[in-house]
Order: sequence, then C-alpha cells, then structure tokens
Amino acid sequence: MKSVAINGFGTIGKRVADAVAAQDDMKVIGVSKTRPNFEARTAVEEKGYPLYIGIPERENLFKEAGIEIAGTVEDMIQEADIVVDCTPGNIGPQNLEMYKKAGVKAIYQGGEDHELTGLSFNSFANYDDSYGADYARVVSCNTTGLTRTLHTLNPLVDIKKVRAVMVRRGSDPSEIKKGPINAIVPNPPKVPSHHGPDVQTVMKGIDVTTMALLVPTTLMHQHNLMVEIGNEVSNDEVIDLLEKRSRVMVVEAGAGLDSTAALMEYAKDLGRSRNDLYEIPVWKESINVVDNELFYMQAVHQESDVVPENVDAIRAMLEIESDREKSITKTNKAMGIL
Ligand SMILES: NC(=O)C1=CN([C@@H]2O[C@H](COP(=O)(O)OP(=O)(O)OC[C@H]3O[C@@H](n4cnc5c(N)ncnc54)[C@H](O)[C@@H]3O)[C@@H](O)[C@H]2O)C=CC1
Ligand SMILES: O=C(OP(=O)(O)O)[C@H](O)COP(=O)(O)O
Repeated sequence: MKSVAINGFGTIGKRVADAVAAQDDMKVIGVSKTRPNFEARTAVEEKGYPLYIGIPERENLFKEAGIEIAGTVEDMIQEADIVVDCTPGNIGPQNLEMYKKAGVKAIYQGGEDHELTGLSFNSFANYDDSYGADYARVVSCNTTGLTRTLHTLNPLVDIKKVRAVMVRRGSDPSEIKKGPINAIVPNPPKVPSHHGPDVQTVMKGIDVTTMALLVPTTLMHQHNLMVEIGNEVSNDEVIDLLEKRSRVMVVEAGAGLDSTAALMEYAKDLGRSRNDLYEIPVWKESINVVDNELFYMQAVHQESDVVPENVDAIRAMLEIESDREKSITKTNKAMGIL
C-alpha cells in the first residue's frame, strides 16, 4: 500500500484525495490547507484525512478555529511515497526544492508549465513515459479533454491536422472573484492558444492548433474540433471508436443531453460524488466526416476529468502497475467511471 500526500485541498486536490482513497493499492496519508476554512474542517471531521498546514505561521488560526492539525507540509511529505501538488497554478514551482530535499516524488497539475518537470502525463497517450519517473505533470483539463478523444481516433483515423476552438468556462462554480459575468473574452487573446502545444507534450508530433475564449459559465468547457484526415472513415466508425473507449462518452442532444447544463444534470442523476463527470462527452449529432475533414463537438468537466489521470500517474511513477490498460481499468472500477 503506497502512501500519497495531497498538497492543496481545493477543487482538484479534494477530488484527487477521494479518488486515491477509493483505490486498494494506495492510501491518503495527509492533505494540506493554508486557511482554516470549511474545506479544512471537512477534510478532518468528515473525511478523516490528517491535515497539514501549508503556511506554518498560521498554526494559531487553525487552533483558534478548533481544527486539529497533524503538522506542516514538510512533515507530511516525509511520510509519503509521492505528493500530488494541487496548489494553484504557479505556486507549484516554489515547492519543487522542498520535494527534492525530502526525496519524495511529485505530480503537478496543468496550471504549471511542461518545463517544470519536462514530463507531461495522459493515461492513454503516454503512461509508459512516466513509469518510475520522479516528477511529472498531469496536463490541464482542456488538454486532457482534447487528448482523450484525439488519441481514441488514432490509428483508425489518419490525423493530418487538428484545428480546435475552445470555449472555456469563466470560473469554477465556487469562485466569486473570476469572470466574465457578461462578456465573451478571447483568452488567451493570441492565436494559437497554449492548448495545442500542450497536447503535443503528450502526443508527440501531432499537428494541432487551438484558439480559445472565456464565456460566462461555470459548468463546463466546450470544444469544437476540425480534424483533417488522410483516409476514408465513416461517421459510424468514429462513433463506434468513441463509444468503445472508456473516459469518453457519446451523448445525444436528441435525448435531452443538449447542453453543458443537461450534462451536469446527468452527472447528478448518475449519483456521482460532487456531481462529477470524469468522462469526455462527445455529441453524436456533431460527429460528421465531410470530404477530408472530421468535425465534432465535446465538453469537459473541468473540475473532474483530470482526477483519474492523477491516480494512473501515481501507479506509473511508483511502479505499482506497468500495464496502462490495467491501471486505467482499476481506476475506472474504483471510481465508477463508464
Ligand atoms: N479548477 C480547474 O478547473 C482545474 C485546475 N487545474 C489545475 O490544478 C491546480 C489546482 O487548481 P485548483 O484546484 O482549481 O485550485 P484551488 O484554488 O481550488 O485549490 C488550491 C488549493 O491550494 C491551497 N493553496 C494555496 N496556496 C497554497 C500554498 N502556497 N501552498 C499550499 N497550498 C496552497 C489552497 O488553500 C487550496 O486548497 C492548478 O494547477 C490548476 O491549473 C487542472 C484542471 C482543472
Ligand atoms: O487550470 C485550469 O483552469 P484555471 O487555470 O482557470 O483554474 C483548467 O485546467 C483550464 O486550464 P486551461 O484552459 O489552461 O487548459
């Protein structure tokens, strides 16, 4: 049983902690918070995770709030085989020296640059690259979404060139300081956006160019893909491929799953923890091959799609499982993923 520490218990961290706790070959030995808020209290009192503090000077605040702490993040990582760094983007690099000093392996998230670890991770595209690695980065929710479906098409579909327009959610549901609340924002305003190059960190050599905008929604991201192809493929063959791949689902607008709002309602009906939808839904009606181009539209539940990838990354880096399919199947089963 391998020991996993989660540094940062926010949107991604709390989901990774629960996903690790659901596995039978790894356990959560601690999570960290910087403030004694409701998430800190829930971690200790509801989930039973030992809580460590990211900023030692704040120990008194936790004491005053009556929230029991087990030590500092430096204490936590001493006990761990691996730490999953789920701190906000650009905080992670500050922690790398601490991890190196403690001799603990570390997984970063998509808010950090590929260069931080020199190794980016997606379960389907490049599991083997991280086998036994000390440091790796699970690519962002958007990059994970693009990679999931593009990798599924390969090799039946001879992908020549990918162009994608990414409609990004303005903020996560719990955030009140981000926007926009009444605008469409080219973001980043430059073309291409960082998502295309980011896919190339896990799918080497693929020609993919992306542009992105932010819209006033918190529910999901939405992607529109145009894939130039070099062979003849039918719509049904593409649908069949996507239907067979786990962590991808083909959904029908005609059956009422006609928006991101409906998809989130579906996740609730599935009884998912936190209403999460780990799978990438692709709209069946959008899948269309016209001449030498394949078109499709998909959505990404930004809060949860990267969570199973973190579990697989732990298995690869700690050499628990050398077969990526076995890890993916095990993770899926434990998390109830379709
Ligand atoms: N929210 C999303 O949609 C997604 C986020 N990511 C990436 O995951 C990472 C984490 O993002 P979120 O979970 O959304 O952030 P968050 O803000 O919800 O959570 C971050 C956590 O880190 C803690 N923290 C803050 N400063 C810290 C510090 N100096 N040391 C230790 N802990 C600190 C916070 O208290 C909080 O618990 C980022 O790299 C982000 O880009 C990846 C996929 C999707
Ligand atoms: O980290 C994320 O969101 P955030 O930086 O807006 O909190 C998501 O993974 C989306 O990031 P991306 O649009 O850079 O892929």
